[in-house]
Parts: sequence; C-alpha cells; structure tokens
Amino acid sequence: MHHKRKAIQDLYPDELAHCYGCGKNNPDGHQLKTYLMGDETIAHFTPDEKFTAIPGSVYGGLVASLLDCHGTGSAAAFACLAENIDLENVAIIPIRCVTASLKVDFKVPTPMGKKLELKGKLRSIEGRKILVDMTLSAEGIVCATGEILAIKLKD
Ligand SMILES: CCCCCCCCCCCC(=O)SCCNC(=O)CCNC(=O)[C@H](O)C(C)(C)COP(=O)(O)OP(=O)(O)OC[C@H]1O[C@@H](n2cnc3c(N)ncnc32)[C@H](O)[C@@H]1OP(=O)(O)O
Repeated sequence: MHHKRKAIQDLYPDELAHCYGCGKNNPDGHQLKTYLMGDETIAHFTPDEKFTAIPGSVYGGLVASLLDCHGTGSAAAFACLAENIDLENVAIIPIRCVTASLKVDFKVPTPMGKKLELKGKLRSIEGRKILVDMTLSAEGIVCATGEILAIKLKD
C-alpha cells in the first residue's frame, strides 16, 4: 500500500534514530513507522503478549508510546507539508519535533495480537506548536484517541 514511500522515522538522521518507540537504529525498540498519505498519516503495529495489561488486552503504556511516536512523526510530516517540503525528495527530514504534551483517552480495551492502525490528522500549526489528533484502532474499532502537542525544534 505505501511500500514505495519512506516512513517519516526513516528520514530522521542516524544520530537521532535511537528512539525506543520509533528509532530505526534501536533494535530493542518498537520501530514504529509513520507514513504520510494525502493529508493523513498512518502507522501499523501488532503487539505481542509481552505487552499485556489484563489478559487479552494491550498495556496502556504501549498505546501511549505508539501515539507519542506516531504523533511526533505526523507533526514533522504536517509541518513539512505546510512548508511545501516534498518528503519524496529528501533523504533527511529537515523539521524535527518533540512531544510537549500527550493526552490519551482509552475508549475500549485494545485487543492483544491484532494489527493496530494509527491515524493522524493535523488540527493546527501555530508558530512552533503543532497539534495532531489521532486514533488507534483494531479491526475498525477505535480503542483509543490521542491528542499531541509537538514542538518544532529550533536550528
Ligand atoms: C532531538 C530530535 C528528535 C527528532 C526525532 C525524535 C524522535 C522521536 C520522538 C518521540 C517522542 C518523544 O517521546 S519526545 C520525548 C518526550 N519529550 C521531551 O522530553 C520534551 C521535554 N520538553 C522540552 O524539551 C521542552 O519543554 C520543549 C522542547 C518541548 C519546549 O521548550 P522550548 O523549546 O523552550 O519552547 P517553549 O517556549 O517552552 O514552548 C514553545 C511553545 O509551546 C508551549 N508549550 C510548551 N510545553 C507545553 C505544554 N506541556 N502544554 C502546553 N503548551 C506548551 C509554550 O507555552 C510555548 O507557546 P507559545 O508561548 O509560543 O505560544
């Protein structure tokens, strides 16, 4: 579906690619990969049993971690879109964002072992502040929603 494009996190420079949630250079991490698709972002992750909360459902900290990294990746992608930076033609993404605030609402238990789908939509960009709304779904059911304030780093 989106195999031709590079993931946003794969456009982070090597020295900034150790994030536990999404760094391509962290072999022990989740290596989440966020893709820009039109004006939305998407990522997938299938948790295994070690991320169990109540048997059969996924630990909320993992849900938050996935939303965190999908959120910062999405924010960087949306900021590039807003500045007409074509992500198809860059080796390193020129805008980087970190999380200032993350809100997670857990709607229903996230089922273990299913392929989870994360989606992101830009709400606003105001100076260095980028707000992104997210959902995390399993089999079409929204299990959690997330709202991130990501801050564009200077330099
Ligand atoms: C390394 C490359 C990685 C690039 C690749 C990274 C990959 C993965 C990242 C994964 C995601 C993470 O887990 S990141 C790790 C978790 N996050 C962190 O450790 C960040 C720790 N916090 C910070 O370093 C700092 O607080 C920053 C950078 C977020 C902001 O500091 P600053 O640069 O001095 O900017 P500051 O003026 O304070 O804030 C800018 C604007 O945002 C507002 N603001 C700031 N925080 C908040 C807040 N919690 N809630 C509401 N609003 C806030 C301010 O009022 C201001 O608004 P106004 O007055 O302008 O209106």
